[in-house]
Amino acid sequence: MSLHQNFIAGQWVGGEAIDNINPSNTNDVVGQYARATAEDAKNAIAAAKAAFPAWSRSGPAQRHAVLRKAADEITARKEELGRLLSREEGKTLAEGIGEATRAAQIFDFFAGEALRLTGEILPSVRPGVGVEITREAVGVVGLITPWNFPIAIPAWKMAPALCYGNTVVIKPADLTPACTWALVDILHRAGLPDGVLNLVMGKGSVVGQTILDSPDVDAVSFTGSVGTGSRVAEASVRHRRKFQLEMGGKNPLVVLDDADIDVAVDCAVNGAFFSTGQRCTASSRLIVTNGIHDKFVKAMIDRLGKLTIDDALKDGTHIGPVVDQSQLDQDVDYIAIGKDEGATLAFGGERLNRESPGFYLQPALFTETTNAMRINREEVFGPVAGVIRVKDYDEALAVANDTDFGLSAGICTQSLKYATDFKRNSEAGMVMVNLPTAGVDFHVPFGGRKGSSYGSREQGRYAAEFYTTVKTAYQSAG
Ligand SMILES: NC(=O)C1=CN([C@@H]2O[C@H](COP(=O)(O)OP(=O)(O)OC[C@H]3O[C@@H](n4cnc5c(N)ncnc54)[C@H](OP(=O)(O)O)[C@@H]3O)[C@@H](O)[C@H]2O)C=CC1
Ligand SMILES: O=C(O)CCC(=O)C(=O)O
Repeated sequence: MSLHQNFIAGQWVGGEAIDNINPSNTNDVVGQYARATAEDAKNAIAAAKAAFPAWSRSGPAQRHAVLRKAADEITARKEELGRLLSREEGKTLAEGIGEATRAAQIFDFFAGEALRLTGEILPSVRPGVGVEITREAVGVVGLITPWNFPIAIPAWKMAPALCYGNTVVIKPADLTPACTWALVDILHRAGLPDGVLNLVMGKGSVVGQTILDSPDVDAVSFTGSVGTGSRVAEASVRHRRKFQLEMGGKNPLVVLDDADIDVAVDCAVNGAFFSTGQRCTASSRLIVTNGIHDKFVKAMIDRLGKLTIDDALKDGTHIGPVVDQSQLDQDVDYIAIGKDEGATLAFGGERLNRESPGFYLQPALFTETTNAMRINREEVFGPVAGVIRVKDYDEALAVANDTDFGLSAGICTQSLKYATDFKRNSEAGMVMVNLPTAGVDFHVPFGGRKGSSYGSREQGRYAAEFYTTVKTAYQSAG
């Protein structure tokens, strides 16, 4: 089996070979990937620093051409890349191909943005003086990404970073390096100059920490856990660098008495359990008003009973495995915690055996939960959701907002009044009406409030805020 190497200063560089294991079938090795050392990470940062002056001055046409070519290749290979993704992460093949398609769309979008760089010209308050406001690249950016969206998240960080003229050191999650490796290979062949994009795979505690500790990294964009996000923040403040954090969620889906029951169940099943619940936008709190509560729970149990949990690559699978043993242990622990707290396990929560050895878990639906329970306050990051019974819309909104997080929030209702009020008063960065809390567009801002996010938004035109720095230039006519 050939070794997928790190990519530093335009060269493929070896390292300790690590097996990338398929969570649907632990006998299946997806490939061998080289674990970088701290020294490799330092070399990658030095290469990115050396490449910055030329790349930051490269024209829009060059950046457009590279990003456009990458988008075309990802589109042409979306089935293959989607399969690779599903094999290394465990989301279903449809979800994997969907995510690969999304990565192509992101590169396509930022290829266009490279041609749309703008500034402003203003008259100064002083006669005879002009003012120009422009955006410039920030410098070397460190991108630290998680395992749950192994192609979309690296894409939505790399594409804007490169589009606006930054050079990049990317460290994907140790569990899922294959998709980022494929993207880096594609971008390299699409014509990026040496050193502009560097890949260092390996452990966060070694490679990620080296990025955080380097004075030569000018900005860090991170997606992952709250704990690691705090480390990124502390190190970045120490180095007075820009940083951006996307962390957890405890996203509410409110279901009101007047909701269309089929829409509500679709939203809840998709939002809570698809992608094995491993989404920071997952609806883990289902807040349901009294009048529809029992009907909703019955319909949920009925629907969950019809779902197939199996190998991510098999036809007909609705939910693939959990990503690895340690995440499975965390999910199972939280299911035990929910029971201990007095919640009723209305469906699932059992470990499942399938033809191939994998980390299979039945979706778990708790009822009779309170918003104070740990299962409703802490991010489980698995196929586990709790139903919270409330008396009316006002209580539903209060419970929805009573959380340390604020990424995504949804409501199912046919009432324009309540939908409008929820959009206005929900303390979340993204609000969904009659749609799942998870599953977002690629061309509009993504991010949250409170403990979920820090810094400016990712994606769409709003990404420019993070990946550029503003310059105000004054010039006298004299
Ligand atoms: N908001 C989200 O999208 C995500 C949230 N999570 C939450 O986090 C929990 C744990 O998942 P986990 O993957 O361990 O999350 P982490 O926050 O540990 O991982 C995210 C990324 O940060 C890296 N990292 C870890 N330690 C450091 C460090 N000291 N310095 C720099 N980078 C570091 C990881 O490296 P590596 O893992 O390769 O060692 C990975 O690339 C999940 O159960 C879930 O609750 C997880 C993933 C995504
Ligand atoms: O819901 C989505 O489409 C994106 C979610 C996400 O980025 C995440 O869970 O990390």
